[in-house]
Amino acid sequence: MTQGAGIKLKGKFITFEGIDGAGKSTHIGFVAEFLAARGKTVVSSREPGGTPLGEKLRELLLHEKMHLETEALLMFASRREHIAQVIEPGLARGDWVLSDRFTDASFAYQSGGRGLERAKMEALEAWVHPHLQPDLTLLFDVPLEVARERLDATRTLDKFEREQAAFFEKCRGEYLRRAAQFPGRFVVIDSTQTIPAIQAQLSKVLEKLL
Ligand SMILES: Nc1ncnc2c1ncn2[C@@H]1O[C@H](COP(=O)(O)OP(=O)(O)O)[C@@H](O)[C@H]1O
Ligand SMILES: Cc1cn([C@H]2C[C@H](O)[C@@H](COP(=O)(O)OP(=O)(O)O)O2)c(=O)[nH]c1=O
Repeated sequence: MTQGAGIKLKGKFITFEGIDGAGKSTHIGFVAEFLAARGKTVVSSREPGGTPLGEKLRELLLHEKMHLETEALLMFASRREHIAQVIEPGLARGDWVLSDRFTDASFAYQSGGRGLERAKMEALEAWVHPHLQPDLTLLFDVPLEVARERLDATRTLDKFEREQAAFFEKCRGEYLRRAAQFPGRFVVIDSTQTIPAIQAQLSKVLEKLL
């Protein structure tokens, strides 16, 4: 169960992960509606971002070149604020907090993709949220050619989305490694399925958590 430092957090924390174009954003709305229809109060948020300061950090992170360690630290700075202002207060009230990305994304992108030592990431995680982990992490998994086709069809690419295929292979590999390491909280969704098929799978997963 999700625990704060000494306080019981009554709500549930669900994170959405996957390489860019895997379909996370598409499914967050569905999950929010599914839970609201069952009487839950839902807070939907995202990282980097989710707070006024976090959104300013997001702008920098997505558009400015910076040292890899600066990037990792700013991701966690945004996260620290997000936990303090949105995630823990929401969970303490008994809300269901949905976050489009959380710490698994830092492992996938800054460690897997860019090569920052995993031990540094683990140190940041232990510092910033020693007592908080998602109750459920939905990993939307697709081969990167599929993700790329979906992105190219829809939007102008940011700093991360302009990376080369090898970068996303490494991110995807790190996500799958994390899923194997923490099978209790991860559910891997094959995102090459149709949107309705994915929604049917999500409904079953969520029913178990209610
Ligand atoms: N299962 C799917 N099948 C076909 N297209 C999809 C599927 N999931 C998402 N898409 C489309 O792919 C694009 C990227 O999806 P999005 O949810 O924005 O990805 P992410 O948030 O993971 O970057 C969108 O245009 C979306 O409509
Ligand atoms: C939370 C997080 C995101 N990111 C990256 C992944 C994404 O490319 C980018 C923004 O994430 P996201 O909001 O998923 O972008 P979009 O809505 O455009 O799909 O930030 C990291 O590199 N590390 C992190 O810790």
